[in-house]
Amino acid sequence: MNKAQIVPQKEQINGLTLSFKNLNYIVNQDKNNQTQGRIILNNISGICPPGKVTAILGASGAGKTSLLNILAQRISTKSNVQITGDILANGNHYDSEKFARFSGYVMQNDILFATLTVKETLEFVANLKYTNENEKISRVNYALKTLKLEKCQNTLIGNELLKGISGGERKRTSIGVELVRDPQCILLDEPTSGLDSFTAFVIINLLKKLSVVSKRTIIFTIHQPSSDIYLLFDQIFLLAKGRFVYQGPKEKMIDYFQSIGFECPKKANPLDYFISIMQNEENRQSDIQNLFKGYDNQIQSQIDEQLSRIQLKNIENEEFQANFQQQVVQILKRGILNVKRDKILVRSRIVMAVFLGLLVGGIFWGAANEPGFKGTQSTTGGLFFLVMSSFMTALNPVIVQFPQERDVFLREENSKLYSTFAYFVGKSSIEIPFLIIFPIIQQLICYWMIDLNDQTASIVLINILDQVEIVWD
Ligand SMILES: Nc1ncnc2c1ncn2[C@@H]1O[C@H](COP(=O)(O)OP(=O)(O)OP(=O)(O)O)[C@@H](O)[C@H]1O
Repeated sequence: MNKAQIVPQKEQINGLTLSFKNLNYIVNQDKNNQTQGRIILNNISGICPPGKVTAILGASGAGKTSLLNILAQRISTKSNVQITGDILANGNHYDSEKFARFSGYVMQNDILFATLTVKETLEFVANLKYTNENEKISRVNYALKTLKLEKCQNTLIGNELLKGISGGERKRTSIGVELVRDPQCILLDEPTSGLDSFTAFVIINLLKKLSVVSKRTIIFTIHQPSSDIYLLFDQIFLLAKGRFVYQGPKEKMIDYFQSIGFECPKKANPLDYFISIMQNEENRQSDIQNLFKGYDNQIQSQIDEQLSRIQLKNIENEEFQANFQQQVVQILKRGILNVKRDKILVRSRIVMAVFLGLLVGGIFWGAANEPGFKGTQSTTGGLFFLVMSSFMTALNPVIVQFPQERDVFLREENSKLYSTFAYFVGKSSIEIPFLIIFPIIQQLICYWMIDLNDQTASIVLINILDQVEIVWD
């Protein structure tokens, strides 16, 4: 392994131990709380040491994602959700705010900004997390190099409408975002889902290198890993029906299962075999009970003992947080790039403005020239619809654009890259030119079609002010 190539420029760290003790997760779907809640995680305890790759495995519905989300403080206690037990980092309790400062979370769906290139995506994070220009550049280059993203660094991320990078490159970019931030601990929900076996191996291999060389704590859920990938795991959590049936190094797993009467057939992938035993089927119930009994008798006490030995240590690597102004500037810059590149969006907004202008102008064609009360009434009607159509145009960012960006915003806000208010100010600022230009287009069209006189000038002003107020509200 080439150490020099993958050691980040940041100083080496002592590492972070994530642990949980007597963790219960109960959900009550009955709104009146009259029935007993469903136990999703049942009194489990575990340790994820630094410098190790911990894989959470189990049959579908075993509780893997729930465990990962609870460790990431992404599930909070509500009236129908009960979470009890201790969740600790280096022996300290932590909340979602603290978690965002020492950890990164890579979601199963790669939520990225479609109109940025891979490099710009990483630079956006670096600009918000580092002050020193050289450090920003070296962090981005380090992530590009480590994740082998150099070839596609100038390709757009893309989406359904915009051709962009491949699925594997998307996944690597999502991991790159966390690598730029360089947290002590990275949690990943199914990092290999939807990838071919080679790309899946490359990604897990990268995580393994990261854990060994930089002493990061790596935890992920995974489905049916190939035997090559299995060999990269240091530690395995096997879950069945919300309880552990194995926890420990992969080397000891086969012997342990053999000792409790489950011998893995030769040439079989051990994980495939053990997960098949844990399937929640009628004829497997007694096997599952035997697995629970074996775990309680042989492993639980070892884990309790290891937990009691965890020393209370400070959490290092508290991250830099960009100030409000820096946050707004970065969001604004990204928004401007989006407007430049998302041609469909801008063109559709221009077409919409022209269409509405023509529609109102056509309906009230020459109305201002009609004599008497009828003419005045029609002109007022035309002006009313003109204001309303400008109002509808101003709603565009709220109705069309925000839902598209919502997931990106939630991910970034969860990672504490910026505050909600900074996002709001940055995003609203991008809209200001549109709020001025589109009403002018509409009113210029209507000016001649309705045959308005120079009162229109004041209407333009009213419109603009109206819309600035809408966005501000
Ligand atoms: N908030 C919730 N309300 C109700 N049921 C829930 C909730 N969260 C999880 N569950 C249930 O708990 C079980 C475990 O869910 P979880 O997503 O953790 O499983 P998983 O092991 O990750 O499964 P998969 O491998 O299929 O993704 C599932 O049966 C799921 O339906």
